Amino acid sequence: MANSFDDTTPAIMPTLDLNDGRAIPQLGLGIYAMKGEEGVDAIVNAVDNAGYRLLDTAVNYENEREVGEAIANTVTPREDLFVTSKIPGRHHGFDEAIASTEESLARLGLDYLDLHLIHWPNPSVGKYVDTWRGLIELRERGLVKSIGVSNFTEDMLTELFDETGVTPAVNQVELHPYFPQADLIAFHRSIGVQTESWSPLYRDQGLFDETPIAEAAAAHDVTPAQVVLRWHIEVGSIPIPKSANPERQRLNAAVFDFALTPAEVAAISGLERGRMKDRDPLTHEEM
Ligand SMILES: NC(=O)C1=CN([C@@H]2O[C@H](COP(=O)(O)OP(=O)(O)OC[C@H]3O[C@@H](n4cnc5c(N)ncnc54)[C@H](OP(=O)(O)O)[C@@H]3O)[C@@H](O)[C@H]2O)C=CC1
Ligand SMILES: O=C(O)C(=O)[C@@H](O)[C@H](O)C(=O)CO
Repeated sequence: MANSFDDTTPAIMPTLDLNDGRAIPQLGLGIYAMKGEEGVDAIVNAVDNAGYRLLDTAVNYENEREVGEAIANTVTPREDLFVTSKIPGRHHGFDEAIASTEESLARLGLDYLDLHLIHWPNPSVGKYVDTWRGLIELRERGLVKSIGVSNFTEDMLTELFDETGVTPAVNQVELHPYFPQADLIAFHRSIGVQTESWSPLYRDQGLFDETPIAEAAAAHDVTPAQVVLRWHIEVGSIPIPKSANPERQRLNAAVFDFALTPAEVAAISGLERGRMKDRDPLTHEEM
């Protein structure tokens, strides 16, 4: 595989504590839409040359095989990686969650997942608590080390705890400067849940041109994407930017040697205007 970064040092990835005693890397690689041999090479590059340790896939990304092939191809030991997948809506239910996870592990060629999430709550289906019980069972069996959810509301998180006594380690939600979700982050912190940000770069759809981001980029001599990713770190969330481009992968991960001022963070959070598209988990459902 071509390696354009032999002369650079991969980022050293800091970690945050989870409520189950484990640690999670503070930034990860989103793997949505990375497929085929190109996808494998991009993931290998991210791990071996850019320093990514957290890999974020899902059954619905239809690339767990590619992720497994990349893990097998990296020189980085499997135990240094933090592999996340997600249970799709069509696999909700206790037995279904267990079968779904066994299939994910088979596709990935792994003995265990570091983190497994319920991808969407799909409230009209009414099975996310049963699915959560399945994840608790999977953790007891050792097939999954940490368990969490994605796109859950405060009420849904509270319901999971009330019904099972187990709080998710992570809630992965849409979060970026246009949709900072400050109240949800504060709630997560109050109950010991780590926040992960999906679409942390707003899919490069205009965010980088915003004045507070451009000004901070100039002030710190970094790229606008690095400012946005550092903003996620400052507000206490774990961004999982997707990039298949080696140069962008490397720069996106290199956000741990500068800090934004409180005024810069506030100005960027002030860009708030709402979700990217209609992805309200009370109404948006994915199977
Ligand atoms: N739980 C959930 O419901 C959801 C989870 N996710 C997860 O979150 C991850 C990230 O979110 P995603 O929706 O992919 O969007 P991102 O905000 O990560 O943006 C990805 C896009 O931005 C481009 N990009 C990346 N870095 C840069 C840069 N430095 N400068 C300019 N453009 C850049 C990428 O192109 P290129 O590859 O060419 O660099 C790609 O087109 C997903 O991959 C997935 O793992 C996403 C949506 C929902
Ligand atoms: O990427 C994910 O994890 C999703 O849930 C996607 O379906 C996402 O919602 C999307 O925007 C797909 O276009």
